[in-house]
Amino acid sequence: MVALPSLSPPPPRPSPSPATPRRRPPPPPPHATSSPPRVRSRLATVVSAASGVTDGYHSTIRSLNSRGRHVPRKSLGQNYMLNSKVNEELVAAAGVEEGDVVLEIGPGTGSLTAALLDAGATVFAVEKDKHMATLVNDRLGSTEQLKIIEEDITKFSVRSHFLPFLEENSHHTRKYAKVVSNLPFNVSTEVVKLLLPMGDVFSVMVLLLQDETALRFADASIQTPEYRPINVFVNFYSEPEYKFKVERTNFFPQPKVDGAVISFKLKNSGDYPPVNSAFNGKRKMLRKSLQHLCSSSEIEAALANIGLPVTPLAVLFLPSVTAGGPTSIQHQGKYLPPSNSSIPTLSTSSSIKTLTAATDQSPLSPPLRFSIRRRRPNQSPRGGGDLGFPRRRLPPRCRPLLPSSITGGLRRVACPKMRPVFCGNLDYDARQSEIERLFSKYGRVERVDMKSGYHGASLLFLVDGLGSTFPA
Ligand SMILES: C[S@@+](CC[C@H](N)C(=O)[O-])C[C@H]1O[C@@H](n2cnc3c(N)ncnc32)[C@H](O)[C@@H]1O
Repeated sequence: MVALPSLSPPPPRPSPSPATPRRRPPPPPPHATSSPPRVRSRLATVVSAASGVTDGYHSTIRSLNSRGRHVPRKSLGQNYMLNSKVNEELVAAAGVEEGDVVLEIGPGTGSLTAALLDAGATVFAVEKDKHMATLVNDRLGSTEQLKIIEEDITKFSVRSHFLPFLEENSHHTRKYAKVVSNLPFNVSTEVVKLLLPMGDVFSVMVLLLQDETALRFADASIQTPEYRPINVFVNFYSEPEYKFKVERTNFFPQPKVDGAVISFKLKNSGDYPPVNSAFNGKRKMLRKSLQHLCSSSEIEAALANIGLPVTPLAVLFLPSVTAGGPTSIQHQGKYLPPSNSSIPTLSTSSSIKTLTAATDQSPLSPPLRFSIRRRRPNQSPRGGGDLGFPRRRLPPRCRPLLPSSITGGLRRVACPKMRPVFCGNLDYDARQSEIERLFSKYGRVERVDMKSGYHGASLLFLVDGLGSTFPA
């Protein structure tokens, strides 16, 4: 916590006093850096035309002191922007212009709010801290151009509270709003998850985040361990772009890390990758499921082009039961098989395909359980079958139920032991019930555990069953 100096009248630099021993010295001239091109801007104390107030270290302190020595709260990520130039660059990055409607998260002292109002926007500001909501209200006033509400953005219902405001202020024309915010670092991911799927409300979202987070959202490569479920999510719903770095000296109190501005151009639902479409007809050939996008021959050609078959199940998105990563990966909108050719890329889909066919043809009793074991990365195949999984000795009570001519090289066995099935590379918003339904045709699904953050997969599901299907 930082004890704030009293600044009446404001000294050029706050001098230390015994009453405020932990006070930080005023920051050196802060800089915003941009790459590329690398832009360095000096701290500019800019007079806001809308408010007639200045933004900078002293005015920030003054504003805070006006609320009874309000102390910035770390838990609320209260690191205020001292550099009006950065605020202007945020506004410019979002292309805010006269008549735009902007959702601002955490207006704080109102420095960014003032820049948005200057650009001619109508601002809807959501502030969790009641002191800061009152402060920004006192400073800029609740006018027709500005609405401030005291609310936690993570609990805020955009559709019921912001949409009516947007409709009213865009005079009932079909206009998209923008999101611009110097966001508290600790809610960045939650805000991204909340707002990115709203391509029908917002056209662009420009956020000042922790530099590391901005890089992770925008620059993570599918080939690296940094590629996480959140990247699948971000790229599904938007086109992210890292704009520029903002050095920590631009904030008060100074955080331990640098910030960066990132913009997300939100996609409309029509532009989402066809993951849901592929799942709509899980048992149909992909050329059928995706036929509303383009002709069957084009789909077949596209799949052949990237080396994938036209399977009935979504091999592109569904199970990845491989030695060390997803069976298929997305790269620049294309789904590619993994580069490591020793991984049996199509093994899982072929198994499922075969099983699907067998289940369709034969009423099986007792119910069969479905399971595929993932080979550990350092485990040799031990002469495993064509699926690349290790051969295993069947427990004595297990018995083959179907000849391999029907199962196509897979033996179905009734086995009392529970076995896990690992599936990766799933649609980000795939639901537990969908997985259960999908696998229920192979028997009773005992449990589905949804995991996240699994290396190389978007989500990991664990399905327990009572029986197994083994490579022959
Ligand atoms: C990093 S400060 C930015 C303040 C101001 N926009 C600026 O640029 O100086 C973050 C602001 O968000 C507010 N805040 C923190 N958590 C919030 C939440 N969950 N919902 C809404 N506002 C929040 C804080 O109170 C603080 O005012």
